[in-house]
Parts: sequence; structure tokens; C-alpha cells
Amino acid sequence: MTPPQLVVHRDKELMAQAAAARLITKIVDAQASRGHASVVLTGGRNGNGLLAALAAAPARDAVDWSRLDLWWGDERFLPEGDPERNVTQAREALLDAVPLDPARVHAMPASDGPYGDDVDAAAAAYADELAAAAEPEDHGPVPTFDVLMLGVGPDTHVASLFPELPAVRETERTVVGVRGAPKPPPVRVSLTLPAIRAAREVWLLAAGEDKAEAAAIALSGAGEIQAPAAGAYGRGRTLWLLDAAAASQLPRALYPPASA
Ligand SMILES: O=C1O[C@H](COP(=O)(O)O)[C@@H](O)[C@H](O)[C@H]1O
Repeated sequence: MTPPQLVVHRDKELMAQAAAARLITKIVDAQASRGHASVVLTGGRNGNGLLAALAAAPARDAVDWSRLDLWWGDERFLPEGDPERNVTQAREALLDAVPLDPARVHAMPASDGPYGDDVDAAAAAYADELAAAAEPEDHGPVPTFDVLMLGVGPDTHVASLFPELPAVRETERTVVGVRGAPKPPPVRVSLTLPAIRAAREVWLLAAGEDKAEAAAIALSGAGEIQAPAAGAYGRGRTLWLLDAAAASQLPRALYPPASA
């Protein structure tokens, strides 16, 4: 497990801009060294704020968008084009504005797609797509994503892994169907903690006062079943990007020196 590093920004706007700048650099560096890059997107307010900031950043043109694979950490299992789907919101915030290769945009299935309303079949199909993209050097059924981003919910959920639900206990499968999510919609598709941990870097995004308790709990030694965000870490780096409001309940000992 890589210990979390924390960066606290003044407010959510600055956090989104700084995270977007950080993401551009990561993608450009990965493309320079390996020829391509892979990023896992998150839904939610903070994830979409980051994408909107990226869309507005002049440096976005430094990215070769045609050599970027995009995956999702979770999806609300709704019909294609539904405004509540994470992919719909990501398209509006950024994806429609940049020249991506459609074959590299790996959206999770919709509830009116080839698997109909069978969320388990949709999850299994996404697991197969991930496995097909994995290279021998990934040593597993999931590509080594360059950056995997996760919004942190006020209840400490990440992706669609909610406290105490079966999905957060999954240790074998990389993608699961979720039923009974406490946040609407109740049916979702989610990467599991083992899949999340395949990433080189995991970034957890938390801005706003309603995230303060969740950040404090997850960073203070809580178990991952009770606080899924506590179980999200990367192979090489785990980075919490917070604004001052979300960091306001952190124990002083955790507060990064530059932000004290
Ligand atoms: O429903 C979801 O919620 C989380 C957190 O969203 P936020 O609006 O509270 O920041 C998000 O990360 C996840 O992708 C999404 O499906």
C-alpha cells in the first residue's frame, strides 16, 4: 500500500485547475515515454470540475488526444445519453471538445445497450474489455492505468463502492454490478478495489465542506469496508487533492506542512 500524500488548495476552483494542470503533465509525460497514456475518469462534481478546468486550459493542446485511452471507475446504469450518466457529463465537460480516438474511449455499458438491463452481464463485459487491453507486463487482468481518479462521496464512497455493500468486499472480479446504492441511481457498474489498485497513481478528489468528515475518516485509519476511500491506493502513488473546506476536519498531524 502506498501511503497517501495530501495537497490542499485554497478552494475548489483552484483545486480543479491545479489538478487539471497536473493531469496534463502526467499524460504528456506518459505519451513521451511510452507513446500512449491511460486515464480512468470519475463522475461526480469534483471529477467534472476537473474536466471542465482541463477544457479551459490552453495547455490541453500539449496532449495528443488520439493516443489517450479513457476508462471509467464507475457508471450509473442508465440509458445511453441519460444526463445522469457519468460519460454523458464527461462528454459535456470535455470529451466532445477534444480529438479523441473513439476506439480508445471505453465507456461502461448503458442499460439499453447490448446487455439490456442485466447489470452483471454489463460488468462482466467491461471486465473482459479491460482484460483484453492488459499487456503481459501488467501482470493481471487490468491495464496499469497511468492515473485513476476517484471522487470521494460524503459517505466515503469511491467509484460505486459504498460502505458495507458487497461490491467493496470483492477481491476477485475487477468490475461488478452494484444494486441498492444509497445514492441514486441504485443500479451501477463499478471497478472494484483490486482493479483500482492496479493503477500507477490513484488520485482522490475531495472539495467542499460536505467532504470534510469523509476525508478525515478515510485518512485516519478507517477500514475499507466501512470507508471505501481508505482502500483506494495506487501501485506507485496515492494522492489526495483537497480544498481547504474538505481538509478542515483532518487531524493536524495529517495536514501537509505547506498548507498548515
Ligand atoms: O455518484 C457518484 O458519486 C461520486 C462522488 O460524487 P460527488 O458529486 O459527491 O463528488 C463519484 O465519484 C462517482 O463517480 C459517481 O458515480
